[in-house]
Amino acid sequence: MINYTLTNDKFRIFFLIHCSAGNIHGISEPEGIILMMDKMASASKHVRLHNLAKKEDPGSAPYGNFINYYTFNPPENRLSLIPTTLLKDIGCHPDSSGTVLMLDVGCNTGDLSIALYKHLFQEWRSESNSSNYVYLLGLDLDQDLILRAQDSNPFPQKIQFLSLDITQLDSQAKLISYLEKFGRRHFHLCTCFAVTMWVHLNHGDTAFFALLSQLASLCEYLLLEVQPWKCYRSAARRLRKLGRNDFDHFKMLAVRGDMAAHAKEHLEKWCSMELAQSFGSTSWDRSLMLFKRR
Ligand SMILES: C[S@@+](CC[C@H](N)C(=O)[O-])C[C@H]1O[C@@H](n2cnc3c(N)ncnc32)[C@H](O)[C@@H]1O
Repeated sequence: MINYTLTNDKFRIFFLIHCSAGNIHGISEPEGIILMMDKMASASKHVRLHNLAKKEDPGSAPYGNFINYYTFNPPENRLSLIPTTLLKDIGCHPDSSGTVLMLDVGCNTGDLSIALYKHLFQEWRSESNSSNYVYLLGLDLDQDLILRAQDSNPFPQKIQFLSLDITQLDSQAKLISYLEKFGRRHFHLCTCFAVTMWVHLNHGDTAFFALLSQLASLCEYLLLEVQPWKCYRSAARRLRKLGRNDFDHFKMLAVRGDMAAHAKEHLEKWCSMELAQSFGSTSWDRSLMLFKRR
């Protein structure tokens, strides 16, 4: 009996090999072990490639609805750039502003939404005995991701996850009816991390700008992470490698190049918003911009 431990960068696999001379395809012990190890290494590689394909294959996640998104882009990558004082900085004080409402568009399995909620709430609540609270609504078009977000939601009284496609006509009405329950017309803060490219690739230039206009109409402050143009090219390249057609709109997109600049220009020119602060760029070279209603 031989105990082998194979290690790779992500996980460890413990193999217990029961091996005795002649019981592996009639091969002598050392050869049998080598054969088994080859098979196991190849199986492990296959599992990794399969997982990688699922994670990075835009064919299986054509809307960026990756099932393991947070294993390759953990919340910390964005949180480290966002000040914990953000809610106070945008004028939401627990003693004066009442209930605070946040919206996270394209929340995937909710990991970043929940981490952001904790990141901001603790500081917001410090030094106050007020009974006011922060509520967060996360939405995503992928129902399976939303079910997972709901299952692992640690604050179901305060955080809600909803399956909703933001590009659909009825989405605005649904969000307004959520706001009305709190007697409000706007969310205090709307976040939209790494979603614009997927809407743009799947629905075109008009939808890219419509998304920005819609977000602006829903909130007082908008925290936006726009994917740069090089991400579009990689997403399209990966799709082609799989032998599939390009995204419906990729080749026809007239809006290309500096995507953060396009978003900023649209929000400032057409949506009565202005850039309030830039929080810098993530390790994936994506800038985090905070816009404010003028
Ligand atoms: C790359 S993930 C980003 C997840 C999360 N915002 C983050 O940055 O950690 C993009 C997410 O946007 C969602 N999404 C794409 N298009 C959407 C739409 N039209 N309406 C709602 N969600 C959408 C996808 O399902 C996916 O979960």
